[in-house]
Amino acid sequence: MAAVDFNQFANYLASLGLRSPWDFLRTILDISLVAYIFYKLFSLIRGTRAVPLINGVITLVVALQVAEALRLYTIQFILENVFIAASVALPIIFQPELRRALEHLGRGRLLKASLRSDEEQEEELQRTIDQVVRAAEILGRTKTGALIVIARGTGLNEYIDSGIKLDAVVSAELLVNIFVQKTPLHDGAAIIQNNRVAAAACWLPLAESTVLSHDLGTRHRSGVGITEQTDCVVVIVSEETGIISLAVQGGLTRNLDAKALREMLVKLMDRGKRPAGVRRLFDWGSSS
Ligand SMILES: Nc1ncnc2c1ncn2[C@@H]1O[C@H](COP(=O)(O)OP(=O)(O)OP(=O)(O)O)[C@@H](O)[C@H]1O
Repeated sequence: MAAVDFNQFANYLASLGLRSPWDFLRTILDISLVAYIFYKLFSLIRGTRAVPLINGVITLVVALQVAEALRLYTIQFILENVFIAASVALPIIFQPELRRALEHLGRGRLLKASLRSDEEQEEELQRTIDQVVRAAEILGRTKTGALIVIARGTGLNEYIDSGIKLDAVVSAELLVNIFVQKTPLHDGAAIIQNNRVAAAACWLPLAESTVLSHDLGTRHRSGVGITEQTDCVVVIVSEETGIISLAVQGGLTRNLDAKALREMLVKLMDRGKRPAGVRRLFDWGSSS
């Protein structure tokens, strides 16, 4: 019976063009590698300006297929030419993203990320949260306006590029120092990515939400704005009142004390994590 089943299975594989177990393994390996490469590419572009452009390209391809099926020759002619122009323009528009992707490959970040243990990453995350909470407490007490963005799954390289690069260890002292009035880095946001202060004085998109209170100015609106476009969390300290707020997914929680802020950050940063083994394998995409 088992032999019959095996023969049936072998016949089925042969009908798929797989003549030996090695063919079968090779196909699995092939598909896994393609899936992995696509995952990495999507991780790299998630949350960047590439996403709306790719949506545009997909719309163009669908429109072209529809025009072809309905034999709308003029529309087809126009779309085909737009397509040719786009395929020349896209590598130019995406030059920074392409360069970054190749740099990642060249520096072997993939291997480096895989070698770091989950425990080390967990410790680093806890340390980052501790330092951010301590900084927010000091900044609130001294009524120093601050905007601290913490990346989760989505890479924030596009926003990091708008500021001054730091790539520094996260410490409350550094964060407090960044936002001291009239210093070169105080204007804009500090961005923490992969448990490093990646940059300061970064420019963020303003919130599109109309439900935000009218008495909130641009610091709070830009803090909420980036959470509408990516999955990051943002700690905002008001210069006017010293109030600490936390923005996530386009919403804003105000009047937080250190304990409440820590609890929210622990919960949110934990939710932003992928399962342990998967996280190690795939950390390459969101590294700076
Ligand atoms: N798009 C932006 N990206 C990053 N930072 C911004 C942006 N717009 C404004 N800021 C920061 O916010 C500061 C202005 O804050 P503003 O007083 O308008 O906001 P607010 O929400 O009322 O905050 P506060 O309660 O601290 O006064 C700017 O000096 C700058 O540091």
